[in-house]
Amino acid sequence: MNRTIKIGTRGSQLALWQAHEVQKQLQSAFPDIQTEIVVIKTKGDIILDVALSKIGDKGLFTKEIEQALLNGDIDLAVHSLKDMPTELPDNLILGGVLERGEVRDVFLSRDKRPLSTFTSKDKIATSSLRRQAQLLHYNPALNIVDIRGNVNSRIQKMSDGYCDALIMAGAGIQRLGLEHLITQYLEPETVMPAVSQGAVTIEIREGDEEIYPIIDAINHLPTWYQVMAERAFLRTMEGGCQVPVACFSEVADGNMKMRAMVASLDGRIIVKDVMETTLDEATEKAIEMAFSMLDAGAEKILESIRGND
Ligand SMILES: NCc1[nH]cc(CCC(=O)O)c1CC(=O)O
Repeated sequence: MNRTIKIGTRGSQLALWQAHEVQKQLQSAFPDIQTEIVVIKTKGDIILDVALSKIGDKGLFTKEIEQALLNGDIDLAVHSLKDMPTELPDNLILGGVLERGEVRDVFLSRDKRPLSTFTSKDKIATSSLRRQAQLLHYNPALNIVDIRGNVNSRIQKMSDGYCDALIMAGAGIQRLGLEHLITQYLEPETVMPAVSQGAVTIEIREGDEEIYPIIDAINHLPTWYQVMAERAFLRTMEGGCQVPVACFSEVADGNMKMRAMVASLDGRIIVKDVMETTLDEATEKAIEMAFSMLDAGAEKILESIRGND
């Protein structure tokens, strides 16, 4: 290929880290290929004063980048897969994923006190209904406040006294080299992560025969099986990122174990399930699990949340 492949990304430090990681892997697999990073602003980067759950816009962090991909301004787009709606726009597909990073959420507290010592006097900041619901299930007395902004600005807000603790994705904290700020890793029994958390994906144009094989060559298959099954689960639940749906899957020896949960916003009701499957059947089994959870009460929870808007 004798042209430069343009890699589209948001401009946050985390997004740039992820785009550079894709660039690095492409360059080591195809030393002759030229690549260039193109930074694109999204609505999610511009509107910073409204709670994410209130904007309620799917693809808040992806739409403008996808437009550039469709226009041909870029050749591939790098995203946190967690932020991507389960239905992609026409003519775009996921070309591959990088090996998954840390899947768990982490707890960052100003004076390194663990979650177990927190009371109604402390403020825990998160904009995620999934995190809020599970924290309240763990301890109904906890005081949860909303927060927006990228990882660095949230940490700044905590230092400035806005809150006493933050819950964030461990992957983001590690990628920014901020591991020293982690007070504790939250196990999925306490706070189950979001679908596709910790996975970086590469979105491409459907039928792009030049780019597809290049991306396919760096696709990490065990991660691919995991995230495809997790996204099929989420699609069946019909939950975007702003409903309290969570999933945790582990792959070993060609098999997958998947745990999932749906919670009411106040954390009072939780529906959980677990399944084990071969990788080949993972997506089908994840969909079956979603239907069985919907029957077991998840449908009722999701309906009442949608009715609240
Ligand atoms: N919703 C924002 C977002 N999207 C991806 C990550 C971190 C990286 C990842 O989970 O892949 C984060 C920050 C966070 O949730 O703390």
